[in-house]
Amino acid sequence: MGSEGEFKLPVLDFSREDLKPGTTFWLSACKSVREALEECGCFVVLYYKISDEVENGLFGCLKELFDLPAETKMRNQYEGKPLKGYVGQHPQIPLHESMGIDEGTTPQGIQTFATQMWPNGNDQFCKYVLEYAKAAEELDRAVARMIFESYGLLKYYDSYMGSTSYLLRMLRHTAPQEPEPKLGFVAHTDKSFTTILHQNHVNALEVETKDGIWITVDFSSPTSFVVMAGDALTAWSNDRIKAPNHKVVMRGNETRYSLGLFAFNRGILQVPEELVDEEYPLQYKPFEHLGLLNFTYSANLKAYCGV
Ligand SMILES: O=C(O)CCC(=O)C(=O)O
Ligand SMILES: [Fe+2]
Repeated sequence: MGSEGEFKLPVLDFSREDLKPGTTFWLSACKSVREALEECGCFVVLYYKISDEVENGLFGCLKELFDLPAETKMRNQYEGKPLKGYVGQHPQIPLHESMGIDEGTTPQGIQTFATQMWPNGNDQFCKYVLEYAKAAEELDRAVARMIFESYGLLKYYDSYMGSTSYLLRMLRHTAPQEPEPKLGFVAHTDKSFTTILHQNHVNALEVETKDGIWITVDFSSPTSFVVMAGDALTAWSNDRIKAPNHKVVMRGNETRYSLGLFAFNRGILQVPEELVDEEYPLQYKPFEHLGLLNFTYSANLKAYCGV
């Protein structure tokens, strides 16, 4: 059960300022990002980059997408790549459906996906999804830079970003239509470095705190996003930042649409030597990030690349 009131995720306000490295605002934001991630593994961020037109267009297009026949949606497949294709009609989580776009922040990636769904293309879909994905990518890049900078490790940022690619997942959770809350998506940690989440007005995301308390995250406003650490960031940070357990629990009678932008590194990630000391002895060997994606579900990060 999600709890109300007492426990809330940190909320960082990035909406009033242009995110420019070096400004006073930027420096204080670096500190807040690190504190929030070390404390909770995620935070809510206010970010005004998406216009009402794009927001409404985007969720309209997601409805149109998920309203397609199941056999059409099943065309969303990426050979040999797990977690990217269509998921739906799963007996354990019947409310859940999702689809993925590889290279989901590029016009080509989105176009390829759209022509699989609509043989004649869908310009509206491509336009709104691209505008959304670009804004979310910009937010992710800024946050990643803040993370590196907050540990004094900016020198590694360019090489990290140079081999980062983005997977965009679009999700629909239908309403349970019954008084009891119902599981929409099972508890897990993300395998990404960082994840940016956005949703329509229906709250359902629950995050587990360090103390084992599940809190419902309110990011129902069009300007709210969730920034979440994934397992790769846990490893890179040598366990300073813990990827939080989270799940989707549906209540009420409204359909929820959400989007996750997952940052993956195509190369090898390793704990920077600066993050190894007496308090934090080395926990992870260098690892291929995409390998972690193939490896997990049944096993965990420590089993994949623990020292
Ligand atoms: O829909 C959400 O808010 C979260 C989805 C999620 O956790 C995931 O796709 O990994
Ligand atoms: Fe997740």
